[in-house]
Amino acid sequence: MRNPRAFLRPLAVGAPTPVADIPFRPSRMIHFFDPSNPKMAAKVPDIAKKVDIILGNLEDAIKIENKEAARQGLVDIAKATTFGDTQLWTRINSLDSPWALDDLITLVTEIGDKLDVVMVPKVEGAQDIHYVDRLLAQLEARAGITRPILVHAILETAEGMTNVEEIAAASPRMQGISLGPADLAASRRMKTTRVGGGHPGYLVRQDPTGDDLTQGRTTYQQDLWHYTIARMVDACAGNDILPFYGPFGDIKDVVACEDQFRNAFLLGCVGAWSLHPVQIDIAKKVFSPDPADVAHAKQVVEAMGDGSGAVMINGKMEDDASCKQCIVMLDLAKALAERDPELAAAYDL
Ligand SMILES: CC(C)(COP(=O)(O)OP(=O)(O)OC[C@H]1O[C@@H](n2cnc3c(N)ncnc32)[C@H](O)[C@@H]1OP(=O)(O)O)[C@@H](O)C(=O)NCCC(=O)NCCSC(=O)C[C@H](O)C(=O)O
Ligand SMILES: [Mg+2]
Repeated sequence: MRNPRAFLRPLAVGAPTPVADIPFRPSRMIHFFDPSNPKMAAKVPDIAKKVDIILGNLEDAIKIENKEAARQGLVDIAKATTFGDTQLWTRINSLDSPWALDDLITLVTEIGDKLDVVMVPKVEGAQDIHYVDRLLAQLEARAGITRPILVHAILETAEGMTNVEEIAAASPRMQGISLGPADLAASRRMKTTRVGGGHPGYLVRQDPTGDDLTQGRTTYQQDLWHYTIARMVDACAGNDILPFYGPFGDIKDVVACEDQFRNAFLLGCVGAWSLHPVQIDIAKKVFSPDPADVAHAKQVVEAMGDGSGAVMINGKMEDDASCKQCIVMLDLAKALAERDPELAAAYDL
């Protein structure tokens, strides 16, 4: 680990100074597209207006023969598109692949001034972040980039999970972490075949009421991802960076997608990945606080004055701790309202 005084120094002569705080920008959905797919690429200028983050994916889901076309496609799209307030991210290939080095060299050199965040897959520990950190600094210095590119890790191996706290703290560039449930399931040797979401076999069963063990026993499906998301949220919140749920692969099941996203939102995630246009509005709905919750939060904060003591509102006790939760809700609502006029009207802030 670097000493605390060195932590905020550039890692290469001429590289921009690292940021001390990760800015909170609306991040309800990270919309994935394949830059080598002409149909998807053609939709980027329109989709970029509707999403908080648009991500050119270079890793899994891109065929090997298209890896270089995807990298070049992202360069071309980034140069030709004005993204406004929408963040532009990329997911590079994994660090042990034949493409990762050229992904970073090409993207930082060609479009480093437009790239907000580099998502790094299959991060195993702080050493992976340190490698990317130094390389980015060298490339930024050479390209004359004045704003540091941030780094986002995907949590998708058992080893990465074990080291999640050190990953979150590894660099001032660390912007956040996403759960990669499909790779993580494989790495853990979970016996599932899905990309995120629940499983009907993971359940608890009501106790028997008589001698017949097969009758009258309701089963309750459990959340396979609860422990993982909660641990990731703690690692992120403990380091002032942002946690995200990852992909939900059953594109047609918009109902279960909304449930999975909402579980993540309630546990502290700021957003999720959208893999298909149909998932964009689901993420927007779920990761924008409900106007009724915002109205309640406003009422509590106003009633609590300096935030200390206890008051009764609608029959419920509110105190310093519930007031702090309400401030979290209000801060998010205010940040989203600045970007979204419909939400600004709904929240009446
Ligand atoms: C999932 C898909 C393969 C589905 O594609 P398709 O069969 O073409 O769907 P549709 O026919 O319904 O598409 C309708 C039109 O919309 C365009 N489209 C589809 N997806 C996108 C998109 N993401 N962005 C922009 N435009 C999109 C189609 O081209 C159609 O256009 P048109 O014909 O002109 O009407 C596909 O959606 C897809 O490939 N999505 C991205 C998948 C992806 O990125 N996967 C990687 C992330 S998940 C992962 O890596 C796992 C994770 O790491 C882990 O370990 O858990
Ligand atoms: Mg993966």
